[in-house]
Amino acid sequence: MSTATPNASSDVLDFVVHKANGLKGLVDTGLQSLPRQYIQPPERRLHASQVISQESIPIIDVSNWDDPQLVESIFEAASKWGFFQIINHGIPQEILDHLQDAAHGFFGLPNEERKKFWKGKSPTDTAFLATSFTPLKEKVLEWKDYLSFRYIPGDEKSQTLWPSVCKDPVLDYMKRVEMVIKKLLELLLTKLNVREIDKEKEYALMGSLTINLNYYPHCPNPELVTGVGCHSDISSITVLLQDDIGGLYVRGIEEDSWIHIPPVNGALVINIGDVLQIMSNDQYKSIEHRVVANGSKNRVSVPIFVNPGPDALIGPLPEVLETGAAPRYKPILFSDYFSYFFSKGHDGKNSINYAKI
Ligand SMILES: CC(C)(COP(=O)(O)OP(=O)(O)OC[C@H]1O[C@@H](n2cnc3c(N)ncnc32)[C@H](O)[C@@H]1OP(=O)(O)O)[C@@H](O)C(=O)NCCC(=O)NCCSC(=O)/C=C/c1ccc(O)cc1
Ligand SMILES: O=C(O)CCC(=O)C(=O)O
Ligand SMILES: [Fe+2]
Repeated sequence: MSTATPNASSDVLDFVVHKANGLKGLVDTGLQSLPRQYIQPPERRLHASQVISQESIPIIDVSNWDDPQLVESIFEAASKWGFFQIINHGIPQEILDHLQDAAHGFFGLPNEERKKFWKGKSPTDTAFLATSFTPLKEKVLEWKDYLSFRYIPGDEKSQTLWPSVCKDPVLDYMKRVEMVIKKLLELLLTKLNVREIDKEKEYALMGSLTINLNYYPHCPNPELVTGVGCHSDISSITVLLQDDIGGLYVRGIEEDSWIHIPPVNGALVINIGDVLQIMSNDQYKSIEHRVVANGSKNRVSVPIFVNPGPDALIGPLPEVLETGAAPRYKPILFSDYFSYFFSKGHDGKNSINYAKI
């Protein structure tokens, strides 16, 4: 039998976070109205008038990685929008479908099974279940739970205690997507005058890979909450698989405008993170994005945060500064930047100021 339903609104944080029930556990109590902990102030809600439907981010066919036009398309998209979708990347649809099924499978487990993996109690340090973003520091909670994996290629031992309902689909996907990540980084770095990604650069670009299974339960009042608040990712790049529900918005060029990223079957959404904006000295843009909750459906998405290793020193690349451009960022240790990002709630594009000169 699961834990009792929270009856006073002050019990919500205790029920969701400390008692490890997560948002899914709360929704499963048969929630009729929204607890105040989830109600965003009006300025943090997305209003229909802010959404621009004439604009869209590029969809890029990557079936031929050697096509000279491809590097140009990716360069343009990463410089202008910071976001693009890729199609014909070679990862079979079946692998993507199994991954999404695995996310639904895990969050469909009985509460007692799920909570064994709760952050701080999980039997493995490479997989944990969590909620919102920084629930003990945020003013208002985000309408989201997630299961996070640290993926260490080839290290099967670290994966033995992963939840059996999603272990194989996650590993099958990671094995296939690694090549796509490398190709994308190669092309992005080529246009920054980097001829070869040596071991040091590889560590700074992709020394640590995190894959999250995000779960956004249906919400009784979706317009009052946020699935994920406005933020830019701190990664070098993020590779995101979304399902067919929609709800991901990216900041547009015009003042306070937002553009929907429509689900495209089989596509992966790629976005530039702060680390690549810093390394490229602002050539590439790490653009803010947010997720809106859904009134009737449970949405899943699967981001891979391609992060530097913790000891990597991140700053504008020497190859970028060869032209005589002044560096706009000082070198920072990635682990310091990571801790700073997680020391507060999502706050738009403010994190990158931490590294600005
Ligand atoms: C160094 C951190 C960031 C902070 O440490 P701390 O300040 O000492 O706080 P604690 O982590 O010890 O948390 C205090 C308590 O709150 C709990 N807690 C604390 N966050 C939670 C929680 N999200 N749920 C559920 N209980 C929690 C935590 O379990 C603990 O509970 P307890 O031991 O019972 O007191 C630490 O939490 C940490 O390493 N977190 C890892 C975060 C992580 O790897 N996330 C996976 C993604 S990594 C990434 O690259 C990008 C992420 C990202 C993600 C979302 C985006 O939109 C964009 C980007
Ligand atoms: O769920 C999504 O579509 C995006 C999630 C996201 O931005 C993140 O986890 O950083
Ligand atoms: Fe994000």
